[in-house]
Amino acid sequence: MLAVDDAVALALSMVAPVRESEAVGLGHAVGRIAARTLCAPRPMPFFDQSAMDGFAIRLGDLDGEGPWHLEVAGTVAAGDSPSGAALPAGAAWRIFTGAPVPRGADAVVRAEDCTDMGALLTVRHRPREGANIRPLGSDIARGAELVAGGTRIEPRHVGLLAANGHTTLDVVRRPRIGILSTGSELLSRAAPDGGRIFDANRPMLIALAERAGAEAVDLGILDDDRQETARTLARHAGRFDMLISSGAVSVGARDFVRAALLDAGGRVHGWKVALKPGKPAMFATLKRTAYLGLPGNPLAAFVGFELFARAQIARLAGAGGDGAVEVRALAGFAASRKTGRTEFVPARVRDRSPEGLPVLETLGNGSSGTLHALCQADGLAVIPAGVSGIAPGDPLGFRAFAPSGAGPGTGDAA
Ligand SMILES: Nc1nc2c(c(=O)[nH]1)N[C@H]1C(S)=C(S)[C@@H](COP(=O)(O)OP(=O)(O)OC[C@H]3O[C@@H](n4cnc5c(N)ncnc54)[C@H](O)[C@@H]3O)O[C@H]1N2
Ligand code: MOO
Repeated sequence: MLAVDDAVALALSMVAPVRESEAVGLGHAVGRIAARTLCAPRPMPFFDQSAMDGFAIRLGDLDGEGPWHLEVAGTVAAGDSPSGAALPAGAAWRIFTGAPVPRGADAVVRAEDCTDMGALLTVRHRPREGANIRPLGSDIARGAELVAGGTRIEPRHVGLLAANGHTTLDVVRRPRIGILSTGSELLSRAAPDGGRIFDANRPMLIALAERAGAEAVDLGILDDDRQETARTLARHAGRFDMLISSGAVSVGARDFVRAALLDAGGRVHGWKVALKPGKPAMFATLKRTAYLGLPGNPLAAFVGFELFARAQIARLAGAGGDGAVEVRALAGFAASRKTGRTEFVPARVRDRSPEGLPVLETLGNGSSGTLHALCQADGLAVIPAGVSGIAPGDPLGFRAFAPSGAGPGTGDAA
């Protein structure tokens, strides 16, 4: 059996970054991966800019001890041209936040720090040189890097790029992922009868793949038929960057995926991981398309996607990382377990330890056949393979779920 880390490395070795890119408008860029580095076409701010509402003055006009009286000779507002008239000697200009500082002025005094008598102004304290002025280029020099190639674009990047005059950007083509279910027991529409069940994995895996930034294509359900499975896999390979199936990867007489993949001319690079749930995961290639065979049990399919497919999609898309974050947490429970497999268990944050670490309680009955506990959970507790007993206060890993639309690193595709 492969150790989890080795299985992730193997899964990553099956995929190479997509080369094609496409230009998208900034409004459609969130969740996409920048295909190349974007630089500032001009310095920011574009001109010496006032940071406050007040008065632009020349420090050389403040002779001796204050207070000083200056004539208000003009007004400059945000949007006025920076190439306007110069500040006359002995005078001040009324200025608003964001306005270009008139030539000759070397400080802006805040309105609150002056007495404004309309045509005349009293300045009570001498400001320092450059006070309340954002000099041209002081935030970003011309040509400075704004967003590095490989960055997953978030709304904050959209704001920075828009502020610098970018309206479109080149992003990596979304990885195309074909998603299949296997199993003659699966129904996609009709009500369950006898031993048949609804297909949970295909809709879930499509949703996971889309949220990870892929273009997921629904390839339907395969019956438990080795020849038909081989024909279908051969037909789809080459048309996708990756195929993901669930079910039929275990050792049962009807678990045809491995045999069908070999019949179709594919290569199996690894099978079975020291992972609970998700042990029978299979890593393969078929006509240069990566193939990830996830187990049929829905919780095992979910965990397998999170560990392997998320990393593979990030690599295909040219992203720096898959956004998965594992933090330190503490057990809020006691348990004994069999060693040998790294375990991912749906868990809820019960409270916080005095140091601020999440204290976890696990949910569910340990079955990988249900998603119910997963949907009550705040994330997955991670129990290392070698741990045989857990006592309250023992360290655990925790992968919190990032809700769609909340927080960094959700990877939401716009
Ligand atoms: N003799 C052994 N049996 C099993 C082993 C083993 O090592 N030896 N491993 C178990 C583990 S662990 C898992 S996980 C499952 C995985 O088996 P398969 O990947 O071959 O999955 P199936 O047998 O096709 O299905 C398992 C289970 O999941 C249901 N299923 C399948 N697809 C879907 C779907 N799209 N939506 C909802 N539910 C689905 C299926 O009906 C089965 O109940 O094998 C154990 N057995
Ligand atoms: O992968 Mo299976 O679900 O470990 O139980």
